[in-house]
Amino acid sequence: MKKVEVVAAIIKCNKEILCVQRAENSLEYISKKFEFPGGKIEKGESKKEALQRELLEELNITTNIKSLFLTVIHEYPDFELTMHSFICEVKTKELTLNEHIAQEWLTLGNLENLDWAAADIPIVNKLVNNG
Ligand SMILES: Nc1nc2c([nH]c(=O)n2[C@H]2C[C@H](O)[C@@H](COP(=O)(O)OP(=O)(O)OP(=O)(O)O)O2)c(=O)[nH]1
Repeated sequence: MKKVEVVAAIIKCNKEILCVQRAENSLEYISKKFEFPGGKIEKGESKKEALQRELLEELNITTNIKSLFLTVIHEYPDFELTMHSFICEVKTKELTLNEHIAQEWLTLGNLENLDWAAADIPIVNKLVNNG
């Protein structure tokens, strides 16, 4: 099966976490799902370099990348996803949505209310359970 490796940012501003909604897609299982911003690692990039590049492209922001939070391996019907999630911090909520169709800043208690991409559920669960 095809393998895809991505990095994703759990961006905190005070006690809130940024959740962004993907655009419509022909793969229904990721279409319009909520996710953590990020994307594929390009050749020659470190994970953190890839994450900073993706956050600039998608949101026009630079974050303070703190630490690796969780690596998830998830089998979608068409590919196997490996996703490395990092805790990041920003001082303001200012951003531009260049690719996503909506944003939510949620506290831990409200994270589970969104319709997340399946691969994100272990990350959401760990956040909710361990902060
Ligand atoms: N960035 C990101 N991708 C996720 C998450 N959850 C999840 O299932 N994915 C999947 C959706 C996509 O199939 C893949 C990442 O693709 P992408 O479209 O964000 O990456 P990209 O910008 O580098 O892609 P491309 O269209 O430029 O090829 O991982 C998540 O929380 N963040």
